Amino acid sequence: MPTPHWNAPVADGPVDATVRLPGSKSMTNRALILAALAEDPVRITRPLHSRDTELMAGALRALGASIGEDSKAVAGGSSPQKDADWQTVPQELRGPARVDAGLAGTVMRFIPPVAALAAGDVAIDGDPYARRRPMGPIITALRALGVSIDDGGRGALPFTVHGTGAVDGGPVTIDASGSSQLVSGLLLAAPRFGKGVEVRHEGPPVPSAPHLAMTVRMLRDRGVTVETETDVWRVAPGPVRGGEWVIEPDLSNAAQFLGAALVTGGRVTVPDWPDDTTQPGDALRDLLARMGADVAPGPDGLTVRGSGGFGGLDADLHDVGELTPVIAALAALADGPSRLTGIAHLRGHETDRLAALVTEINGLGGDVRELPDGLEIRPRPLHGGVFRTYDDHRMVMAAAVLGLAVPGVEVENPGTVGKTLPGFTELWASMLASA
Ligand SMILES: O=C(O)C1=C[C@@H](OP(=O)(O)O)[C@@H](O)[C@H](O)C1
Ligand SMILES: C=C(OP(=O)(O)O)C(=O)O
Repeated sequence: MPTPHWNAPVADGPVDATVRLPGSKSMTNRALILAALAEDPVRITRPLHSRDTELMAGALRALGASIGEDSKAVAGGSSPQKDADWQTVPQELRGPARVDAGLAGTVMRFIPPVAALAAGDVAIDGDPYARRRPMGPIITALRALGVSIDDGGRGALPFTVHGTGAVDGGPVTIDASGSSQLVSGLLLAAPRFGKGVEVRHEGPPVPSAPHLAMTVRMLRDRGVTVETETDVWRVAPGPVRGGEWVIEPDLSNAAQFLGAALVTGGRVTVPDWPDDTTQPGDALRDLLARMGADVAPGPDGLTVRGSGGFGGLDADLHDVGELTPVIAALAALADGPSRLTGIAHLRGHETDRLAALVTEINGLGGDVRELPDGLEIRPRPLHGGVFRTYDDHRMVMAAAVLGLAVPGVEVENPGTVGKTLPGFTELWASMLASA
């Protein structure tokens, strides 16, 4: 259900704020999958509660997983986000079931291999645009691993996995150039396949290397043997241990807040920034420094300071594509031109992000040009207007950044930001109250 437009607030002066962020979507959804496959109970501490993670929990519950909420963990009531822990106990997976993947890449790519481990039919569908996101390679790969899938010949959602309760597994070749999640999905369920899996990628480079590293690290953390070499991942069959996951703050969702320090010449600190992380958002330290920010890790978290003006950026964002919308918004406000490359795969994200960013930033008077694999951005004075968001949470975040400096940015359907950050507009307002 679309929400009324949101007038993105202009910053009255330099922000000076500490912004505590909810948990990582990518870690939460991996932890939920591994919890559903674990041989022991699991507690997921400080998970993200958002549309994508609630859809993942819902999908696993539909398959028989027992996922409870520990409401004792809800802290103080001061946070606009829900922050209950999740607890699971081992359960047999079973169909028949219907799964709504929404627009969540993690749900549509991580659930089908798990569905194949459930006895019974599992029908999977999602939002209208979900039917256009790349799924063909994982359908083909699962079939090669012995899974029966009826996709009506579409190679896309919706489709039905005819689960038998067991998957042979073994070697498989896949073209994962469209999304790293096609590989992560196979790896996460593979400890429960009879022969595990050996996934070999063949095709143009796989994006999002940090997310693949996250998959490997989280599997190993649960006692699963994983070997990797260039474009090859091997997961041995074996038990998935239970225990506790403590979810890190979502560093990709830090982008717009840290960016606000740059735009307003202020200071933003994000507490609990991990020292050692596989999250792609950690690249913000380097990217924002290259645009002229002063970036300082410290005991209070990561602090970014801006000095007023800031420069453009020439960067290959292939590994950290999900940062693009906010980086593009910053680039549109910078003192010099930017070139963002390596991100052709963003055409298969929540929307065609390259087209969406060109259309919407140019609609405010900007000068953004689409490249075969990215964007060229030449800053120009911008004016207000309606900024469409295409059911893409990161388009809301990008619009908020533009609105800091441009009066009259009216964001269409801001509620779509709840895909990964419900309560965003409240958090944004409290950061701006410090200006
Ligand atoms: O595995 C994950 O959690 C993700 C992988 C990336 O997908 P792509 O490789 O499709 O870009 C990223 O953009 C997405 O937001 C989350
Ligand atoms: C690409 C993204 O999401 P998804 O997990 O749906 O692919 C994203 O969050 O930027």
